[in-house]
Amino acid sequence: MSRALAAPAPSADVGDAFWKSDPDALLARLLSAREGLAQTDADARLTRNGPNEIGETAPRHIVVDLLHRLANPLIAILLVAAAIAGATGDLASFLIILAVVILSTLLDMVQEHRAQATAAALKRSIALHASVLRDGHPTEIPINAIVAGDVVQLCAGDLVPADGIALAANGAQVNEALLTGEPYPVEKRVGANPEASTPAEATGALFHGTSVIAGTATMLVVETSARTRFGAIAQSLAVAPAPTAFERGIHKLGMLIARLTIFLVLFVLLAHLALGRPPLQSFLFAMALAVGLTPELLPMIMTVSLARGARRMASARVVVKRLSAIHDLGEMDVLCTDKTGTLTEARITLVGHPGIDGEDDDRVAELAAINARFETGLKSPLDEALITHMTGRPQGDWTKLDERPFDFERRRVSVLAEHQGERIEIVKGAPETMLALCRQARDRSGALVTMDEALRSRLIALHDERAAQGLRLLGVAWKPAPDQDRIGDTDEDGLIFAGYCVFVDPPKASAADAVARLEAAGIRIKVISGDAGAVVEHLVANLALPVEGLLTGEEIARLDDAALAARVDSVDLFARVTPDQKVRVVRALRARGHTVGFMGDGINDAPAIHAADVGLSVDGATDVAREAADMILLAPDLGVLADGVAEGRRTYANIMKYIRMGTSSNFGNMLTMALASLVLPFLPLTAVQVLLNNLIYDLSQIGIPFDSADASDLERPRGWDMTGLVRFTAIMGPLSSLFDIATFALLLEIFHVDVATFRSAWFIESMATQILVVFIIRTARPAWTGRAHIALVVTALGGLLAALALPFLPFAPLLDFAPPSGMLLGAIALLVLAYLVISEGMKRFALRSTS
Ligand SMILES: Nc1ncnc2c1ncn2[C@@H]1O[C@H](COP(=O)(O)OP(=O)(O)OP(=O)(O)O)[C@@H](O)[C@H]1O
Ligand SMILES: [Mg+2]
Repeated sequence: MSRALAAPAPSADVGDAFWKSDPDALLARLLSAREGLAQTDADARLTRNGPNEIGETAPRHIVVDLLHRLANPLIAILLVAAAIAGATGDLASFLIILAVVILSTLLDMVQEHRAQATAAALKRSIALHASVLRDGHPTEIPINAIVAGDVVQLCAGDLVPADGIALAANGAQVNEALLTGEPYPVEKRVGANPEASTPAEATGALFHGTSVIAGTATMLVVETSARTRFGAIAQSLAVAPAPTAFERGIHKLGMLIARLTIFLVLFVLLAHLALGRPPLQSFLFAMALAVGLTPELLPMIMTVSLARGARRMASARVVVKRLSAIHDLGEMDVLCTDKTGTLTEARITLVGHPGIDGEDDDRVAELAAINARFETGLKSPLDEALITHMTGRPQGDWTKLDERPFDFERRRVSVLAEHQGERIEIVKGAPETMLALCRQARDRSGALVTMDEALRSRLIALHDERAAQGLRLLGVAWKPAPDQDRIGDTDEDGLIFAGYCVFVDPPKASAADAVARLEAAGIRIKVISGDAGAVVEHLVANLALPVEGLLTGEEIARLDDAALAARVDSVDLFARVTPDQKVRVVRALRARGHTVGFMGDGINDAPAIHAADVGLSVDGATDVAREAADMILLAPDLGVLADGVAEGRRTYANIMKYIRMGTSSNFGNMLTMALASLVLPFLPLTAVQVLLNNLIYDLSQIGIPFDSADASDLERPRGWDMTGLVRFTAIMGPLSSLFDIATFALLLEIFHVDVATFRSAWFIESMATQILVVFIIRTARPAWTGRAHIALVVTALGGLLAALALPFLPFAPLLDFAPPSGMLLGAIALLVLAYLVISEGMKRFALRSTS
């Protein structure tokens, strides 16, 4: 076969406005066929043209990464300092500064690499798949294995995985908003568009990044990866997700610290110069201070904490796609969820098919099942229930002529079918819409009666009675269509009502418990469903969900955004809402200041999932929903989410621990240094000692992400709390300064030590207080009641030991250290102990949260 020979590289002449050519010409040009590619051919093309991926920026080359890190201003300062030290013959300083740079850079690189590897592995575990014809058979392959020439089968809910043209299409409606900005779905039809100059006009083409929201299509892939239209846009934008409230807080804090640092460093530098100290030493000291005052490990601690959080959440069966969503999850105080599959089993069975007299009528089920069987768009569990019901029963041999697929605005499906020369159109859908379309009804004898007001209200009463029992209903209608072979736009009018199909979807046994856990965690649950109000109300009553109020889609349509925002707080149930209204509800809640999660699985949920702070979906959901989500629950169970929330808050608590530690010890150090510069006749520490201090402190903190969190931290949503942080710093910072000053006094007034011993003693004191206080402030409860994670214990005590040992090591004189006496060490130990005891007492005020 010719296509096995040489496949062309996807080239501009094929890719440029490819929709101008007709399908057969493109098939020929791509050396493909309607039955798709041979597997061996596809493999060869994949090797030649690379995987179908966009924006998956290959990991930076290690050298590039290294250079990138060295360009960091802090590191640059250090390197300059090292150069100056080297040039002036201060070999010890030169080596130490270099060691600090290398060590902290390596630490960063290794940790971050591991974090990225975790994130990538998690993402791979939930990669999207597509159905592609290979060797003539439909095969599920990961989207990144798709090549030009592949024939892909698409149905409602799928993302279009590459650029191409339609070889077949049935009611295929595609949302191209991402590409064209056009919010309404466009219909795709087979055929070349020689006139079309933009993708928006190309009705025969399908584009990567758009989504099928109704119907089905078969697509010939013309372009993959970055060569797609979307790829071109995505690469030029390289969109990073918008920062979360937490990240914005961190950024603000960083700026604040940076400003304070510059101020302090200048102050210290000028003070020393004014006092006539050697300029070079003063400069190096000031530089070292700048380095010491920067929480340079913060980005690394954040990534590592988040990656670790993500890994633990994965074992709790929540896959995190966007790491920073973990913050949002911890902060989430409102969870919106759809109904089917989350609160119910989604194991739907048909339990009745009453005709207009309320008694079961087999013809109703038959009509509905024909409709369900021929429906090719979005197969809902309702359709499956109908088909299951009919298996083993005579169904007649019907042939399908046309279909008008389901969409969430019409809420119905129409099928045109023929049986022994009789053509009819069968429509099933949401009861109220169906009743509105019917002019007549069919009674048990087969006679047609007019749909008058009396009959209509009888039918509505019949519906309400079943819905109030929590049963879901679909209306079924039909009409003869003798000469039609297509369903036109107006053909759904003037139908004959046949009856209802009644389904049961039992509430999920585990849901009540999971919901209770989430409510206990301070998360308000709101149910947003496309189903009828009565059904939703019955379900939440069944689950004993503490919800109030009900707003229907019709009512929402009458409210403007402000009016909706005024209502959303007091309403927990939303019924018969359209996909757009789901988005409006989410936006309204966010406008009210809530951090909103949205959980759903359908095409109709995807926009709302996207609009929420935390978009949640489940593993079996449609592609668009999974793509829009930030996190995927591997089990469709809210209990899993409750575990995830706890994990998110724990991650948050640990990051806060590091930040609190950092800001308070930094602020304390600033105060001390400023003071010492003024009163001491010499530098309290040499530049090298400041850097060593900083390095050891950093190393001692690496264990924090592993630590556990207080139960009180997990109890309710927590967000970035600047006020709380400022208060903590304002209390704990000066406290540590106070003890620094006490140490100064002790050293100078009581022990009358020389400069080298002074520095050694102060080095040890400052290290011990900075490091050990983590055991006090890691918990708001009494420090001795909980146990820190072993990793934290090891790193912290390891750091302390290193600091203690330094002045006693043989090369100590090189670092300007001299070993302090036993007496002196004892006195320092007492001071440190006193500091820890007082910190323990003060933390009650410092850690009280304001939120
Ligand atoms: N296959 C179908 N054929 C006909 N009508 C359907 C079909 N699927 C859904 N409908 C109608 O559309 C309505 C909305 O769809 P659906 O219940 O899936 O929305 P939803 O918002 O996802 O609801 P849920 O909260 O239960 O997940 C249904 O209540 C039903 O009346
Ligand atoms: Mg749904």
